[in-house]
Amino acid sequence: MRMLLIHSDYLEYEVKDKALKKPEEISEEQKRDRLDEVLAAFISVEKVDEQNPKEVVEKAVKEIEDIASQVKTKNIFVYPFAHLSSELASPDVALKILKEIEEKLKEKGYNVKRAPFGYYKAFKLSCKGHPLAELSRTIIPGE
Ligand SMILES: Nc1ncnc2c1ncn2[C@@H]1O[C@H](COS(=O)(=O)NC(=O)[C@@H](N)CO)[C@@H](O)[C@H]1O
Repeated sequence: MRMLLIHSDYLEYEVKDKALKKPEEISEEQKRDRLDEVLAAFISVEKVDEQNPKEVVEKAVKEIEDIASQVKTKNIFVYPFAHLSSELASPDVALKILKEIEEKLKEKGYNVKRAPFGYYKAFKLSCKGHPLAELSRTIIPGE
């Protein structure tokens, strides 16, 4: 798994077209959304993650929690992003992992939104620009 984490004044998106034949089913409300004072987590789920999804979810949640506490926010945007890796997991596995990351963070008391999976989306992001505002993490099961 590859994650790009951007501490932002806000992140907002608007769904455009389908990027997969069968994207995630979404409600009208999910077609656009916004979160302020947010840690945006752009996540590419990789083929290697299919070896142990549970471990990858746990490690990703831990990394996100760690950074969220450093930048002092409880607002997290989980954003599916297929452009951080050339070895992507299948859409089914990727969506399952992203949903589990969302659920685990919610269970831990974070205010979490997740951008729709399988769509082209317009988005606006306002990176805060402080030294911890742009971070990346790589998670490999078994390591
Ligand atoms: N492994 C993955 N990790 C994260 N997001 C993914 C993954 N696979 C698919 N997606 C989601 O599905 C969308 C399209 O994925 S994609 O791999 O880019 N595929 C395409 O763009 C297809 N149009 C051609 O393959 C991505 O924008 C993302 O929302």
